[in-house]
Amino acid sequence: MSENKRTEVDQLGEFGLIERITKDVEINHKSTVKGIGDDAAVIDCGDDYMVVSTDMLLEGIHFDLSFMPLQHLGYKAIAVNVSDIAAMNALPEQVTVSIAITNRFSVEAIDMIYQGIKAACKNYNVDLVGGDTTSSRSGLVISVSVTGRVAKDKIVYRSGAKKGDILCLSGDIGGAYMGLQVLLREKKVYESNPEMQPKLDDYEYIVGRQLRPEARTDVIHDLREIGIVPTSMIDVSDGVASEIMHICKASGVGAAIYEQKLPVDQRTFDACHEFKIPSVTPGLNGGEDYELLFTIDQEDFKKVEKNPNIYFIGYIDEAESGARMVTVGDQIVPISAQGFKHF
Ligand SMILES: Nc1ncnc2c1ncn2[C@@H]1O[C@H](COP(=O)(O)OP(=O)(O)OP(=O)(O)O)[C@@H](O)[C@H]1O
Ligand SMILES: Cc1ncc(C[n+]2csc(CCOP(=O)(O)O)c2C)c(N)n1
Ligand SMILES: [Mg+2]
Repeated sequence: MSENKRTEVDQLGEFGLIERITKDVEINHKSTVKGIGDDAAVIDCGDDYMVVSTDMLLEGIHFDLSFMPLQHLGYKAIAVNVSDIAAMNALPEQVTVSIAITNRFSVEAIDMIYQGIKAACKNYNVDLVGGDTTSSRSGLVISVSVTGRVAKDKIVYRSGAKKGDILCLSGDIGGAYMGLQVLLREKKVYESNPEMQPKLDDYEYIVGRQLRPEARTDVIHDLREIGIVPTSMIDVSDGVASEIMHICKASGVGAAIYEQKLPVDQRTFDACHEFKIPSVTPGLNGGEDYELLFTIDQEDFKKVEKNPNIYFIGYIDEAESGARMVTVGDQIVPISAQGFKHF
């Protein structure tokens, strides 16, 4: 009977599936300090920890070549990987890049992707040290693995948040999602009438947030300079709601965020207005902002209080309280993770 059982992947969802396939994975090496479950794995390499992560970008799922310039695609593939390294409070060192290409691509097109990859490697000071090249029957795939390094006493996990900590964000959220909405709308307009040229000039900021995100390694440098080690950290790939829930689950805590304190740029806000989307939605559920969401001890607050680049959005409390948002109208609503649904 059970041999015939068929469970659809969407019954488990992305995180349920990861949990299922990884639950009986054994760790056999002393050097494996942290395996599955964080933004990167942590490996003891002597004096420091090495962190390792991998992320792939697939045509049709993560990008649409009708509006994603190839250089930007190459840049984004590196940036999203470096972002996971930053989320461990580490700085990146090496990447490998694997590509699967269809016969649609010319050598010149692949050159353009690599221009972006190389620009990102230069910007984040990472060495491209290997990869793999293969053909694909259905769309372009770019898969990147990245390593980074951090002093052992500076490693930050999703699991270190504790009651009383302050929840911080490194930048504004929701822009990447609204940029995508604009790009999808302009694509539709173009498809229905190719005479119409896409109007993107007024949306430069949000479209840039979608097409050319940056990993916040600058924040990691700043935190080191100020002398702060966050108690927990994660990068915002899936939306703040989903990431807060990861921190709460991994740390065994609850959290409250204030709607009013969520940093939404005016240009994102304007696009929300135009699309008739509540401005809180893209930030909480949109994703791809690649900002860092982290918690700091209250003791450290005075060191960052006046830092204009860090937004204080809420606090951590006990697990029983769950993750919730205090709305502008002072209502308390539970946070549910409606991040990007792969399945
Ligand atoms: N197929 C898999 N096999 C083994 N481990 C996996 C697999 N997929 C994901 N993981 C691990 O599960 C954890 C959560 O993965 P997830 O992709 O959600 O994190 P992330 O890389 O921070 O997110 P994103 O992909 O949005 O950047 C990570 O530790 C990741 O290495
Ligand atoms: C064409 C197109 N369609 C949809 C999206 C949105 N999108 C894709 S993956 C993802 C979350 C992170 O995924 P992962 O967890 O795999 O890193 C989001 C928000 C996009 N950028 N382009
Ligand atoms: Mg991550």
